[in-house]
Amino acid sequence: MEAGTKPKISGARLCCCCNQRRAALKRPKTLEQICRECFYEVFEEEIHQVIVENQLFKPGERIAIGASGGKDSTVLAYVLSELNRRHNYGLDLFLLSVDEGITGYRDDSLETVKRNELQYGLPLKIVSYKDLYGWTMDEIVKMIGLKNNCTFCGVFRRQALDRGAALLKVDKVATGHNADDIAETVLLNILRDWVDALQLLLVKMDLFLDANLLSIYSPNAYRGFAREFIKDLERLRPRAILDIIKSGENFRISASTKMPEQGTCERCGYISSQKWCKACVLLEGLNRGLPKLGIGRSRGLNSDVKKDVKQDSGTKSIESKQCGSLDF
Ligand SMILES: Nc1ncnc2c1ncn2[C@@H]1O[C@H](COP(=O)(O)OP(=O)(O)OP(=O)(O)O)[C@@H](O)[C@H]1O
Repeated sequence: MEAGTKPKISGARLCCCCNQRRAALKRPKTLEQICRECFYEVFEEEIHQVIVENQLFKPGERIAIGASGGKDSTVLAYVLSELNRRHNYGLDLFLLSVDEGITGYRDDSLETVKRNELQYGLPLKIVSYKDLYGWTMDEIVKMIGLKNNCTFCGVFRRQALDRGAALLKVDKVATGHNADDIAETVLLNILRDWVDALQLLLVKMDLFLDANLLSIYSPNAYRGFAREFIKDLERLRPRAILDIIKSGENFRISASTKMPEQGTCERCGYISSQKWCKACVLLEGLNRGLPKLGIGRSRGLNSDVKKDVKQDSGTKSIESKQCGSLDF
């Protein structure tokens, strides 16, 4: 046997931790072959270490777990409630679900969350787009079609989690974003800058820019591309995803870059770096039958609102309209 190679049981490699059971997987992070039982143990212990080293929680804090019923947030709910109990973190944990109103999709996954509520003994709060914004995703898609609907869904979900958190009076929201999600986001940010630079170059060259030509670079087309790309990279090199995340952590913002400042939306009072938050701009578009309002990058978004509202002078003033039927 070669030096450093693990023994095998009838052809299969042994777990590098217990040296007894068959290895069930190779960890991309360490390239170690590990059995199922040891993986659970190591995985939970590593999460505990990250929580402790980064002082993520303080005793007595109220934490909402963004629970979609999918694999990542279900694992998150299980691990957090388990570690909270095992290590006496002293946290008050809640499940927080957003019902986007997608028939045949979210209604099914919410059933999983309701079961988790009982299994893990965590109180569940469900907030819905219908209650918050007056629209379900099914209704939005009926109005705007399939293109761009992910923008509405993503922006509304992000804010719905904030609104649910305010209702539950929690200190923090924990989500199940995984390494793939973070690596995609790092790549997306790089790609967006390239496309901006490309647009600038084309404009300088006095070429006609066809909106359809660039529409393949819409945020969701980007994400799909980034997802496929990192999965291809991972096949060639299992550590690729972690390396992309590491390189993202090493980015430095130049001192001269003007960063957006976090403030509150003048209309709904939730987080925004502009006068109006993106959710209010999108909602205004929907309510006025101008669903393209606010689609695209946020630069100049609020001036678009004013321009479109002026053109639409026959309707009610913006301030007089409510942001959904719930008032927080
Ligand atoms: N409808 C929702 N209600 C509450 N939280 C959500 C919802 N959708 C997404 N989240 C939170 O955002 C995280 C990332 O969402 P994403 O859409 O990437 O889901 P995902 O990768 O399919 O994860 P999951 O497997 O948990 O569904 C989820 O793990 C969850 O914590």
